[in-house]
Amino acid sequence: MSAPLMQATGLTLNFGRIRALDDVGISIWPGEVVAIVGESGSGKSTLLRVLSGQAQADAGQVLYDGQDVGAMTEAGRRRLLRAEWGFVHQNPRDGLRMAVSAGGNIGERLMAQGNCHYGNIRKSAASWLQKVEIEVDRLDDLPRTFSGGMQQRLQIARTLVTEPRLIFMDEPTGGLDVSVQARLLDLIRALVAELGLAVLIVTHDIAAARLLAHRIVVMRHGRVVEEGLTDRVLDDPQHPYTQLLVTSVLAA
Ligand SMILES: Nc1ncnc2c1ncn2[C@@H]1O[C@H](COP(=O)(O)OP(=O)(O)OP(=O)(O)O)[C@@H](O)[C@H]1O
Repeated sequence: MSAPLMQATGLTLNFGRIRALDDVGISIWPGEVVAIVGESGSGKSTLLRVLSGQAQADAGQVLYDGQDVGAMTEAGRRRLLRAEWGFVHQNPRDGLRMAVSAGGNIGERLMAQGNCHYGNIRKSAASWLQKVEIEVDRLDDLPRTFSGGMQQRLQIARTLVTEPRLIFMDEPTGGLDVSVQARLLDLIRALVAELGLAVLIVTHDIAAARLLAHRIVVMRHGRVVEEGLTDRVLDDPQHPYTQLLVTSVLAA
């Protein structure tokens, strides 16, 4: 593969006096998992929002498949979000429709893509529930009757059912019990490998980054301070901030 799937350069975004992004460059290749790590307030979520077209940078450019996302029409960006990209939010409520059944949550993404055969949509929804380890007899239940971990797995099913090429994940295991987190990480790892997805994942959790990511990007104060292959960054960190991040995790 000769070109990145997504490539951003010079991204800068200010919120009043706060410089949330400061000349950030990042790229992701097809099938690659890239983790964005860094302390709270370092700009990780803002970067994800800008890359996925949910926020506009003051300066810089995002190219997706060679196309300038900033220069696209609103309809073009919506098409990308519907057909090529997926977004998994930290809080499943932000990614699910809570008043719609589990099967409906999965099925409506297929319908938005033009699928209209009810039987096939229901079959796909059932098969995706199984993939994310939710009993198929919960197909007609509302997400609010699910546990936090189940809601997150349902959000993942809803996101992946349309087979997007690039998934943005913002702290997908945040707010869950440690044992639930471990199971969810395993599930994400298996699905990502099976489907060959490109994933940009924001996480506080260095262990999660080690488990999932091919490459790590370390952010601090809105800047990328270090990036490289996961084992290299975690086993031989070069920047003093990454060294601190890695040693504080080891000491915890
Ligand atoms: N809508 C907004 N209005 C004003 N300031 C904002 C807004 N969104 C983010 N910021 C500020 O931009 C900076 C980066 O925030 P961001 O949420 O991207 O950090 P983060 O690394 O994702 O943090 P966390 O890990 O706590 O979610 C912070 O100083 C934050 O207060």
